[in-house]
Amino acid sequence: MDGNQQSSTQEVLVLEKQVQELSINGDEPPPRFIRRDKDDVPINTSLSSSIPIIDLHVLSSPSSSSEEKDNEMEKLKLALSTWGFFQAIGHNIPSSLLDEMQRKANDFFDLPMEEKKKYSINYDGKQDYLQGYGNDLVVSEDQLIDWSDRLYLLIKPLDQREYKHWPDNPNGFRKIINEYSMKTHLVAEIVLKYMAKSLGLEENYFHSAVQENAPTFLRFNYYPPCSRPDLVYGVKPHADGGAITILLQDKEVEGLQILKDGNWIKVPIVPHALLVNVADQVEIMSNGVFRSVVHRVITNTEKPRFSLAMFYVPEKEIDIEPAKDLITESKPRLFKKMKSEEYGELYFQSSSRGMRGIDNARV
Ligand SMILES: O=C(O)CCC(=O)C(=O)O
Ligand SMILES: [Fe+2]
Repeated sequence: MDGNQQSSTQEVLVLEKQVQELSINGDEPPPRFIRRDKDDVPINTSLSSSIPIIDLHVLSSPSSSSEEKDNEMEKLKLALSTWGFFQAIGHNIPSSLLDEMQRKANDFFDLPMEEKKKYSINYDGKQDYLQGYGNDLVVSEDQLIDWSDRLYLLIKPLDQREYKHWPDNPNGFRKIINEYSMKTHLVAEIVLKYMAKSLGLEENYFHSAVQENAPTFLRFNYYPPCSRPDLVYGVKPHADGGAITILLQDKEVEGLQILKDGNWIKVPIVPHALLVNVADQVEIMSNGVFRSVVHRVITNTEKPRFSLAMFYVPEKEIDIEPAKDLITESKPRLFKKMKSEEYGELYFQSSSRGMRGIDNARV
């Protein structure tokens, strides 16, 4: 589950081992990790460099001219309506903080297993969102499991944080998670504001994803090397279920691919950029103008890969439906209206049956 990690209504199965333990002596991946799809979609390497880069500083700085802003906003709209993804630069988060975040996360995953397990998820079904150290969320015996270990944390609402799952080893890890979360929150606010403006909507139109009680969910993904990367997924093909996602990619190791026009496109590493993508609920609210695009992660034989996804989800009680101004005679309403929480449930139920939630939200 991605961006809507509800576990309350679903029984969760616990795996005996972390993927990191399976990866140690280079054995073949166990059957539960083996891909069963045909995977006949080609990988297109020439388009990678076309993934748009948007300068958030141009959008938000008082010193940019209105022409510069309008140009950047057009680029943003085009990026999100054709790719669903962009690389954000000029985001104002110091490179040193991003580097430190990656270093600390790697230090955490390098700790001895007994130490990491102090922060294990309690799979007791009592919490709405997974929190703690664990695996892919496993809900059935025949589910394909991702080749990754994870640390899940709920960042917002503040009163639902469970600090017992926030590692304080390595030293300063908690503090930096907090700092990074506050800074990416500001990035999310800017991005959502200019996304709305670029569509001619009121600038707060997507604001429900960053307001006080809106869930923000963080996930560290750690992909151990795999002896047979052709047989497994680091993350199986999926689209995110919230409003938007902000991703910090590994500085050195690629792995993310996005589906565009029938090809998998490798996402390149742009040093110190943040990768932003549209998730399903914004696709619904934009009546399909902005696209929540399917993506996946492929592992490799040699190097572990790290990523940090921050999922911004609209507040539970908000109605999610296409903006009235984006429904026209030539572009009729594409999606039903439902509460964000209901969409979360639909997303979860659909994903666990191998379907996309958004396809079950169409009128
Ligand atoms: O690791 C990545 O690059 C992407 C991870 C992802 O898609 C997710 O966590 O939803
Ligand atoms: Fe994702």
